[in-house]
Amino acid sequence: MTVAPLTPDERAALLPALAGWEPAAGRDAIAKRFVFADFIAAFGFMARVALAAEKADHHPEWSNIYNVVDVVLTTHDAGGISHRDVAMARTLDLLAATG
Ligand SMILES: C[C@H](O)[C@H](O)[C@H]1CNC2=NC(N)=NC(=O)C2=N1
Repeated sequence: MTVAPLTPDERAALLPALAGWEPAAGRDAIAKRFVFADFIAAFGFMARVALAAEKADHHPEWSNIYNVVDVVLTTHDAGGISHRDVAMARTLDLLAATG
């Protein structure tokens, strides 16, 4: 499904409001490092995100080392950051906070 990338105005309004999310190096994407108490907390977060991602049909790129989960969000179908990434970033922040 084709999704529109964010306009410059939308970027300026939406992206700075995403706490801890930064531009990913070398590509049009946003990235955040989530740090948990231990592996099982990190993996629990990933399990909750997996369910939300499947429901939204929007999937993170991520890696996990013990208690750290590095996430990159972009929309391949848009060729860059879209509203779907902003929505998913908010969902991830919520799921990381609620445990
Ligand atoms: C075919 C499938 O629906 C698409 O590839 C969806 C699935 N998940 C996706 N996830 C992400 N992050 N970007 C996409 O463009 C995307 N597109």
